[in-house]
Formats: sequence, structure tokens, C-alpha cells
Amino acid sequence: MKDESSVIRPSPDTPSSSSDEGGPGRETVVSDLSVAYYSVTSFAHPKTGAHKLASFQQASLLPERKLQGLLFPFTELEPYLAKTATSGQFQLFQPSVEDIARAEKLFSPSASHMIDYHTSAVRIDHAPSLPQPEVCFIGRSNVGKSSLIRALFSLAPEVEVRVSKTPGHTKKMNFFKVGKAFTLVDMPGYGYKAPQDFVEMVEPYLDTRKNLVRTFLLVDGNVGLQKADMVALEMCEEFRRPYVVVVTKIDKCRQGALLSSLLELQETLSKTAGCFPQPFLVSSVNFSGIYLLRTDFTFSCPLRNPFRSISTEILCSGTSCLVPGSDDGEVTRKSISIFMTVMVSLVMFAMGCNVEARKLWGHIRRPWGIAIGFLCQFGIMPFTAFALSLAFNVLPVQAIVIIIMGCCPGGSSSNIIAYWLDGDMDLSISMTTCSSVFAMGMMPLCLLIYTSVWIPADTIQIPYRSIGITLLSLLIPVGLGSLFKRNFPNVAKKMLLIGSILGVLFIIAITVVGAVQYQSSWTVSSSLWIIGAVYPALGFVLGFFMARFVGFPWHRCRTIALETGFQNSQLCSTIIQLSFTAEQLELTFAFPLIYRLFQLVVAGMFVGGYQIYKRRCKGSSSESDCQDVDDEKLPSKDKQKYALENGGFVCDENGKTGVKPKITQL
Ligand SMILES: Nc1nc2c(ncn2[C@@H]2O[C@H](COP(=O)(O)OP(=O)(O)OP(=O)(O)O)[C@@H](O)[C@H]2O)c(=O)[nH]1
Ligand SMILES: [Mg+2]
Repeated sequence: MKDESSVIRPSPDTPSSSSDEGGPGRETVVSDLSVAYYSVTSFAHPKTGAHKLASFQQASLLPERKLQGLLFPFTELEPYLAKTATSGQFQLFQPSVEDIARAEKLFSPSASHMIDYHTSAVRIDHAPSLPQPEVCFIGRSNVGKSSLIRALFSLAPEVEVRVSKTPGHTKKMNFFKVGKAFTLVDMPGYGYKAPQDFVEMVEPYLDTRKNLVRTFLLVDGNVGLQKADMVALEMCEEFRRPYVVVVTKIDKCRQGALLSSLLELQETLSKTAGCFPQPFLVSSVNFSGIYLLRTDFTFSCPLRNPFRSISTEILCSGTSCLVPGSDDGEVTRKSISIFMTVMVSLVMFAMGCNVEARKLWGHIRRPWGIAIGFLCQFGIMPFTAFALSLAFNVLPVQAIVIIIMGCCPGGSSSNIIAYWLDGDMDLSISMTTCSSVFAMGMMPLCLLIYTSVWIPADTIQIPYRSIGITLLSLLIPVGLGSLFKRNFPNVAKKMLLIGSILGVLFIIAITVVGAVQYQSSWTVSSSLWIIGAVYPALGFVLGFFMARFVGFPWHRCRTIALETGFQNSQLCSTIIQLSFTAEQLELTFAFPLIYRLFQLVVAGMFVGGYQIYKRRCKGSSSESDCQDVDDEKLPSKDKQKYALENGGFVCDENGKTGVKPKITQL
């Protein structure tokens, strides 16, 4: 545990006692927090009975400082943290005020969105089978589970959630339906006066409930994590359920005590795998943190795959949500997806116009290039990812995403760029193909080696189907292109030229569209940005030197460099969407996008540099390139031409570029 005296700034307000828990029955509000003087009674709406701060609209009328404290309770504690201590972990989830306001819709009842008690169950087999995602609240008896649910539902005061001063009041699992969006389950408490059948009731629920998407584990802010809480925490870890820790009754806490328990808590959470690293601070009395927690629901209810949100309109149309804005309806998304597939196929068809089956087969028969590529792809890249994650000390979930990126096979973009770098197109395509095939076995292996420090091996879902589709969408058009070239060499040459230009435009377009579509997720830690910028460049450089080290000619070194640095970032995005919760996505979703952006920027710089070099030193690069295009028994004249310049552009005597007429012989 950290030495708290070193992280809590001495303050006259910081009390020496660590707890003032009143125990059952005591409800006096003893708080230093500036918002603490709002009490339930003084703010109850005279007609509806709803708390006056139930609605964010009302709360937003408060003075700015008070409002900040209500929305983000940690801001009240921040000044008391020593300068050396980091507060970032407590402020990972920072939705915009607009998102907070929007989240309220989810908790506002209407004729089409009823919020109501549904049923109770004492055993898992009595639990209703409901299709909606489910969230549950667990914690010690009297920690404030039912009160928190009541506060969340305060916009629907007619919903009866029973609260009591007496511990062990809630005896059953109580199910509340929130429209068609989700079901919320109030659990009996564990520990003091827990129901006798607590274990038989709750354990199987947490273990087997299929639609359980989030568990909120409540911890009393006055006393921090207790032994019983540790057991619950370990249970969540064991069942591999995503969970969030909520610190309750913060209105009763003094800042010193609260900070101490928070720091201790943070220390524990940093060692967990399934817990969201940020604890949420709440008070069901003065509504601190309630709006933030409501907003978390809009992120956590579409959960496993936020791109398949329950109702984009209600839940996730905000700018800081991962779900694309409401304009991007299902139809638009499908159209974009079909358009992209057609475009990729066309471009790969054009690239295939530069491929000869004989040479491709040659690379597979004598797979030296592929072997080096394999070493770079599944040796250098995952290790570099691991090393970078450790060096930058990123969060475990971010480290896992960086490693997933490192374990991904190369994408088809590398083939397009290889063309512009006068790489060996046959090698490029055979490497992309082989790395996609090898990825089926190597990805799980590398992930097991490098991520098992943080998470159990089977947490990450590898979309074998997507890899298969990528393979097909590469091989079929390339095969057709190659056939086309054999029969219509002249037209194939033109196709290649058009395809190579279209390909570049296409890569730029999808990078820009991705960047704009998911603009909300760009706000991630600076270390992810630095890693995203450095990592592809490192991949290119290490791949290049590795290939050069074993004596490959320059054009193949360029090809292997590209295949190493270029990763199938789309595949990485798919994997993390399948494997991570919405909050984890918030922290990590940007990484594949950042990587994609920088791999393009770095590759663009290489292409630019290479093209300038080629023009300026006409002949010299090609001459040096052509030393060893010899592993196939081609006539020596063809050898030089074949792999050195992919035919679209060559220098004339004046250093100008144009379509090379002789290429048509290929
Ligand atoms: N001051 C303060 N008191 C709270 C807060 N939340 C709950 N309480 C009080 O704590 C007591 C227990 O609250 P409940 O919501 O019934 O607790 P529970 O976790 O559901 O308890 P069980 O159902 O017995 O497991 C009640 O007297 C509440 O008024 C809070 O945020 N601040
Ligand atoms: Mg209760």
C-alpha cells in the first residue's frame, strides 16, 4: 500500500480520524463537501415527491463550483492530494455536460419507456428470464444499495425501492425494469445480517446470469474495503464479470478518511483484471456523483458491443460516446461497409494485375522472405508492444490493446504502399496471405505469452471469421487480377496504374472517415498517442534492418519493413469491441485509429522520400535494388525489371515519371 501521508496534502480540514461511520440508524450528514448541506427533505418536490436535484436540469442551476462537485465529486478531493500523487485514475470517465444531460432520458419515465419494479426472486431459478441487459448492485448490508437505486430512479419517484436503517433489510433479488433498455437488480447485502441463503442466491446469479453485463460493487466510503468486500471482489474476478466499484455515503465522509480509503482502494483495483479502474463516488442523499453514474449506464448498457446499442437515440447519441452519431444509421453504415468491400476488392484486383502466380508460388516454395516476415510479424512486433507498454507504464487494459495490435497480421494497405515503394509485390502479397493464415494460431499464442500477466488467456476473443474474410477478400481479387494480367497484359497495366492511385486515396479516405466518425474517442492519454506514433515507425525500421541483416536486397527489405509495420488495425478494433466492455473501450478504442493514422503518415513519408530519391538518383536505386532478384529462374533482363519497379511509374532520362512502356512485356 502507498504511504498515505505522502499522497495526501496536509490540510487543516483533513481530520485525523479515519472513520465516522454512524452504523445502522445514524443518518446525520457530517461532511466537509461543499454540496453536503442539501438534504433529502429540504429538497423534496412538494407535488411529485421527487428530490429537487433528481433532475440534472435543476442541478445545473447551481453555482458552477457546486455543480462541479455534484457532477464530479472527486474534484472536491483533488486539492488535498499531494502534488506528487496522480489523480488521473479517478478521472478516467469524464463525459461532457451534454452527455450527462442526455443520459437523464434513460432514467426519465414515459409512456413508451416505463420504469418499474418487475419481480423478486430468492433463487436463481426463480429469476425472470428477460432479454434486456442486466446490471446488479452488490455490497455489504446497509452500504446503501437500495438508496442508490432509489436515487438513480428519483425521476420516477413512484417506483418503490425500500430503504431501511436496519442492515439486512433487502432479503431478495429485486428486479426493476428500465423500459426496454435494461434491468436493474437490487441484491441483498452480505456480511452482517445477510440472508441465510445469500451465497446460494447471489453466487450462482453472478456466475451464470447470461445477460448480466455489469456488476456495481458498493463500498462504504467511511470504512473503505472490508474483508467481506474483498471476498466479493475476488468473486467478481473469478467469474470474470465486468464490474465497477462505487464508493457510497460520501456526504458522511471527511475528506481525509475518504482520500485514504480511495487510495487504498485504487491500489487494490490496479491489481484486478475485470474492474473498471476508476471508482465512482456517490451520495444518495445529496446526489453527488449520481448524474455521472447515470451517464455510465448509457455507456455500459450497450456493453459488450457498443456498436450494437439498444437504442442509439436514447442511449448514445452524444459526442463522447463510441457509438457513431445518429446520422450514421444502420442503412448508412451498411452502405459504407458494402462500398468499402467493393473498393478494397477493386484495388486488390488492380494490385493482382502486378502479380504472377509463378513468382507467388516461388515465395511459398522457398519461403525465406515469408520466414523473416513471420519473425518480424509475430516476434518483433508483439515484443515491441510489450516493451512499449511497460516503458510507458500504461493501464493494463491499454497494454492489452497495444499487444493485440502488435499481434495482428498485416493488412492489404501494405500491398498498396509496397507498390509505391517499388517493393516485391509477390512477396508482399504472399506475406500478407501467410501472416493472416499464421495469425489464426500465432495470435492466441502471442496473446497468451504477453497478456497473461494481466488477464486470463481466454478473455480476448479472436474473430477467426473476420480473419478468414480478410483472407478471402485479399486472395480472390488478387487471383482474378493475376489471371486478368495473363490474358490482357496491356489493360492490366492501366488497371494497375488506376488501382494504385485509387488505393492510396482509399487508404487516406478510410483513415480520415475513421478519425471523424469516432472523433469522440480521440481523447486518450498522451502515452497512447506517443506509442501510436512511435510503434509503427519502430515496426518499419526493425523489419527493414532485420531483412537487411539477413542479406535481402533493398526492395525486399522495403517490402518486409512495410509488412512488419503495417498492421490490420481494423481487425484490432474488431477484437477489442468483442472482448472489452464499453468503459474499457473508452480507454482504448482510439489506439487502433491512432496506429492506423501514424502507420499511414510514416509510410507516406517513406514513399515521399523514396520517390524523391528515385527521381534525383535515377538509376542508382534501381541498380542497387536489382542485385539479387534471382531466386526465380527468370531471364536476367526480366529479373531486373520485375520486382524493382512495379511498373506504374519509372524515371525517364530527365527524371520525369510516366508509364513504362516495356512493362507491358511482363
Ligand atoms: N448519509 C447517507 N446515508 C445513506 C446513503 N445511502 C444510504 N444511506 C443510509 O444507509 C442506510 C442503509 O441504506 P440501504 O439503501 O437500505 O442499504 P442497503 O445496502 O440496501 O442495505 P441492505 O438492504 O440491508 O443490504 C439507510 O439508513 C440509508 O438512509 C448516503 O449516500 N448518505
Ligand atoms: Mg437494500
